Amino acid sequence: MQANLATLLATIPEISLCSSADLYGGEEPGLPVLKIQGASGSAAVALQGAHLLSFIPAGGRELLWLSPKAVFAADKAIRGGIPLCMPWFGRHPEGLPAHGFARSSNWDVSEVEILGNGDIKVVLVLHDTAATQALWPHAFVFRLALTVGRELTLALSVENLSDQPAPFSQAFHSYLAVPDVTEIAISGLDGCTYVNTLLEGHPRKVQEGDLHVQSLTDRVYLNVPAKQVISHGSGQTHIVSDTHSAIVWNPWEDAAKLADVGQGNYPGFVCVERGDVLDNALTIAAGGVYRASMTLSE
Ligand SMILES: O=P(O)(O)OC[C@H]1O[C@H](O)[C@H](O)[C@@H](O)[C@@H]1O
Repeated sequence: MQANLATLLATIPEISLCSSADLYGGEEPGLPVLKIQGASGSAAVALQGAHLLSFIPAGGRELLWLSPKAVFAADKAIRGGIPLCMPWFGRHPEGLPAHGFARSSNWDVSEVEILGNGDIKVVLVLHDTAATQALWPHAFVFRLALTVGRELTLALSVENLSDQPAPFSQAFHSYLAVPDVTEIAISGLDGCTYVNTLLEGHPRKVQEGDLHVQSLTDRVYLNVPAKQVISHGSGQTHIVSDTHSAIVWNPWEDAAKLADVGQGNYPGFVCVERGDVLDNALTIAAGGVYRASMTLSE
């Protein structure tokens, strides 16, 4: 773990360093997790992956789903919360790890701050190493600024420090807690073209009205509006992002094949992931910067 972390955290009692084993069980020593307890909201973020595990607005409910079967192990993506998929989303054409390496890499904390309104800001950074260069041959700085208050905001910047253009796609892979996925309605996708990645040839269709998830679902919506709302028995979850894609995923009965989801657990969540993928993927120019943000609220 980074050398100066204890000194940095000593300035802000609202942030404490815990182990995933203390918070969520599983084998010791687990993974390091920052617990953030602010006046307007609380959150937990694993340093591996800069991975949000929990967000609860003050007086509100948990907005994120963390799998009861989640495994907290080095180099393994954690199931639930908000993994960061980048610098590529999904399967890699050359068989490199799905969803890139950001979610399984160890990030450093570079800043912690209490803002004027009491919200708590934490900035995490990841730099290239020989291992990342072997997967994505670019010098880079990934920077994720988290702001925890009544809303949760993730502000991402990806700086390509190399002298070559860098192909790039990414998603904030949010697992949203819902009482029963079969009873939700997702608005903010009406009229958008989506790619059904479950069907041969990945056919495209246009969404009509709200989306209701009633079976195994894996779709990439392109050029979506800024806001989606997931309405469910416990209220609503609002997502706002300046990215251009939205991926909607629920493994349904296939959850039985995913040991860290577990049979029978799929009704408790829906993934509505904002990012820039497929047609919305891009190239970051040599020396260029990609910026994206997403806000979750009740
Ligand atoms: O199991 P993972 O690598 O975390 O991926 C989990 C899921 O992520 C996204 O939602 C993709 O659209 C799905 O195709 C994939 O199954």
